[in-house]
Amino acid sequence: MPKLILVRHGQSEWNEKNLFTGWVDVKLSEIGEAEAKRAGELLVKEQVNPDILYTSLLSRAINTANIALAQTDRLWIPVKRSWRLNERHYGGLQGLDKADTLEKYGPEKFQTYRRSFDVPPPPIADDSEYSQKNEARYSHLPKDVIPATESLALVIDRLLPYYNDEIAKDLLEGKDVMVVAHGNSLRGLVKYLDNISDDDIAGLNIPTAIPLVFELDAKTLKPTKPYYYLDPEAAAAGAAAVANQGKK
Ligand SMILES: O=C(O)[C@@H](CO)OP(=O)(O)O
Repeated sequence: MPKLILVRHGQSEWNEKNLFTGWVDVKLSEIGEAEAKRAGELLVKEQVNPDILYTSLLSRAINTANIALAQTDRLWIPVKRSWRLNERHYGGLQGLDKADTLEKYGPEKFQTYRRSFDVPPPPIADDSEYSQKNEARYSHLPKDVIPATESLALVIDRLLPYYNDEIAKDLLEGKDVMVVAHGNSLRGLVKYLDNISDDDIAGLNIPTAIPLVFELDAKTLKPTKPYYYLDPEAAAAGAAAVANQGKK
C-alpha cells in the first residue's frame, strides 16, 4: 500500500513576521529549521521511509526536505521539483503584513482572500519587487504561465495535472512518495484526495513541518483510511495558529 507523505515547509522568515508570502522565495527561520529537523525525527520514529521526494521550486520547501531527509539518512533518494507545487501566488498581497491587511479590508474580505475557493487577491504589478515575472527560476516557463495572482481553484488547476502525470505514477509503482510544499498547494492536494467541498476547504489549515500521511489503495490510489499526522497534537495546535494569523 503506497504512502503519500505531505509536508509543509518549516516556519519561514515571513511566516515569523506575519507577512503574505506566496511565490516570494523567503528562507526558513531558525524555528523553521528546527521544525524541519523534528519532521525528520518523526519520520524516523514512525518508520516512514520515502522512496522519492517531490518539492516546489522554492527554497523553504527544498531546505525543509533536505533537513528532514538528513535525519532519516535518506538524502540519496531521487528528487523531482516543479513550480506546480509552489505556494499559491498571493498577488498584490505578497510582502504585506497580515494584521495590517486584516485592518484594511476587514475580516470578511481578509478571510475571502486567504481561504475562499475561487476568489483571487488583487493581481501584482509586473514591476513590483515581489513579482516573479523575471525570475531566472521560472525562465523555462512561458511568461503568461507565471501568475500575477491565484485562487485556490487556480492552484488546483495547475497542480493536479502534475499529481496525476508524475506523482501518481510513482505511487502506482508502489513507491512511498514525500511531497514537501506549501500551506495552500497542500490544501489543494488534500482537498482533491479527501474530496473536501469548495466551502469546507476554507476551514482546513495545514501546520508547518508535521508530516501528514495518506495510505492509498495500490490500484485506485484512493485513501484507504483518513489521513493522519505523525504528531496529531502538535498538528492541531499548529493548524489553529495558522487559522488565527492576522490577529494581533
Ligand atoms: O503567506 C502565504 O503565502 C501563506 C502561507 O504562509 O499564508 P496563508 O496561510 O495566509 O494563506
